[in-house]
Amino acid sequence: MAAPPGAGGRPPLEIRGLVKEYVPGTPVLRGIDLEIGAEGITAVIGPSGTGKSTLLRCINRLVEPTRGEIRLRGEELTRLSGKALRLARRRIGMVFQEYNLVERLSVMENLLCGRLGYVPLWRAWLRRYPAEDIARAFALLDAVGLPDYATRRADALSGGQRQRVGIARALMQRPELLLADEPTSSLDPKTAVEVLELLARLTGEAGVPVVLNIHNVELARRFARRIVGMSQGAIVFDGPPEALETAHLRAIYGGEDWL
Ligand SMILES: Nc1ncnc2c1ncn2[C@@H]1O[C@H](COP(=O)(O)OP(=O)(O)OP(=O)(O)O)[C@@H](O)[C@H]1O
Repeated sequence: MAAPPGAGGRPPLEIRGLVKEYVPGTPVLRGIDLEIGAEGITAVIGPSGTGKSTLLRCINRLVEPTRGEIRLRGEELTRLSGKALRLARRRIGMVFQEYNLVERLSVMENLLCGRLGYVPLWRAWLRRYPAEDIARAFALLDAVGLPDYATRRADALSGGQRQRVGIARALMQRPELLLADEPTSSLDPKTAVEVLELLARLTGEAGVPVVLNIHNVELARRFARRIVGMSQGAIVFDGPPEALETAHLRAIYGGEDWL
């Protein structure tokens, strides 16, 4: 599916021939080609173990790709290391299934962690963040519906509240791209919808494209403008939700007795 280009004419994300082998000779990703355009949610669906998380983690180099190219607005990420990699990483926000908040810290401190990499380490240690970061954190807490939670400890929050903080933290760094790995799998169905509505609205307003790994096909249809279906480490469907038919679901998940 053609991806509209981002600012500067380059799509925010271009992946070419991405291969990942955790065990040499056994590829988990088998040559992924994918472009992510400037806006909207792209949902990646596929059975357990098909490589969805590996794909997301290769993008921000939490997992080392074995071969292939990954470009963020034209900058090749796979060859970066040290400071250049840290600089590139902070351009990519990440929202996790298990939230990954620092449990013993306050909500505000968790949000300000989203600015680590921007704020000099000594200021972070002394907890002396710039006033504009603090103002932005309050504005984001408001935006995610938690205006009175700044001083609460993360471990006192519900799952839905934690994920709201996770989204605010990811947006704190003003990312050019947001990766969300099963952000609603640990939530009840109603909270999952609310969290995805929030994710869609805030990233839409900020103009940040999202790659969303999600098991729930109905939620993928509802919130994504594009669906990428993976099977055994390869892309077997790529199109708008309206184009995803039963035959595609069979190709993605295999079998048919569950349909
Ligand atoms: N660190 C690792 N070392 C070795 N193998 C791994 C590692 N991480 C993942 N794998 C393997 O890679 C394959 C793809 O895993 P991955 O987590 O990317 O799939 P997934 O599609 O995200 O699955 P799920 O939907 O269950 O999260 C699996 O066979 C998994 O066992």
